[in-house]
Amino acid sequence: ASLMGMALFLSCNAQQLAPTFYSPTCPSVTNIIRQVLVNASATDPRIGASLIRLHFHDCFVNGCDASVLLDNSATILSEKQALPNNNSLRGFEVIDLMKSRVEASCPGVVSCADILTIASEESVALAGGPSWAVPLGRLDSLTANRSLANSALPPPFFTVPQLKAAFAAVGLNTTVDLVALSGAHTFGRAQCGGFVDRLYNFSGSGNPDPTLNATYLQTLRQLCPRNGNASVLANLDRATPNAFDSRYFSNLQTREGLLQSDQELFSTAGEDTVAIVNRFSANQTAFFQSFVASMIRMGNIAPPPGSRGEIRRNCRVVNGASTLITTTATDGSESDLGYETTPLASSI
Ligand code: HEM
Ligand SMILES: [Ca+2]
Repeated sequence: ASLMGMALFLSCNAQQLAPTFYSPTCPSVTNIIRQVLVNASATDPRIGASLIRLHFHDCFVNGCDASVLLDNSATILSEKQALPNNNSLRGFEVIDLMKSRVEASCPGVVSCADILTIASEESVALAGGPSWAVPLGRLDSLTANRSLANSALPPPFFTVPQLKAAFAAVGLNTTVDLVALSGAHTFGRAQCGGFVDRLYNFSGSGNPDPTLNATYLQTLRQLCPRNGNASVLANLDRATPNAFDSRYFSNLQTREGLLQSDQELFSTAGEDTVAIVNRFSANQTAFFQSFVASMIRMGNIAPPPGSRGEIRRNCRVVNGASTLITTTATDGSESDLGYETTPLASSI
């Protein structure tokens, strides 16, 4: 392929996602991922929630390109160590296992970014939520961006206008996408450190968050004492902590949302998010339909124009010089699969 052809392929990548992308090259990819997920869930019922959060934290930082999976190296300042991620993101070993099983069946064709996306859908389905055909064909990044991870990922104390700004910044809808995707907090856990201010000293007031249900406040204070261990875990959905359902939204109506960013979707007077919370609480089918559409929109967030990508062999590291030599040797120029040619490779 010509260099011009490759540039077109890469810059149009996001628009070419298709559920059938791997049908010719890796038809069993979803089954392989599901099997690893089911096995991991048997000993770790939280893993599905952790995997969908990885996908979210991937997509909000320069698009869904598995940048979140890269480890620190001489050239990579990892996103893993960004504030919203450090000591919080989990599931990397399960992604590694999915990748190695996929590589064993279909070497070199499935991106880590697509594995994260499929794992998210399978996690939702396994927990009782909807299943859907996942658009595929992403490439893995050659870089990570820690400072963008620090600024683009919304913290749990954000207000609705701040949450809306964070969603708008990545091109998502600030009402339906915000509320539907927040519904992922229907499962998984959060550490006391992320909400303890609500229990004792909300916004520096010296008092608890007035939107917090009084009984729930007492429960949470027992779990998270003042100056206690900030890494103790609470269920994001106190009603059905491991099930993907609409209880998250009815919790908000009874002022039992765990994070400030959850509760404010319902408790901020005059915001258009309130009506959506009420609709999803009353109609789980409506929630599921919107959730699927919003997940597909989030999964479509593309890397910046001109970004180059590759199919990583190991989700934690870019392929590097050995792959570059191979792909350069094939046709004497750059590969038409989108592999990078670095200055290092050109000098070799
Ligand atoms: C709207 C803005 C959001 C904020 C402020 C937010 C914040 C958080 C925080 C603080 C935690 C707990 C982390 C910890 O204590 O270690 C968490 C967990 C989680 N988040 Fe979000 N989140 C948001 C949106 C989303 C979205 C869009 C998704 C997925 C579509 C998502 C899925 C999850 C899941 C499943 C967990 C539990 C993970 C686990 O148990 O390992 N969140 N989130
Ligand atoms: Ca639930």
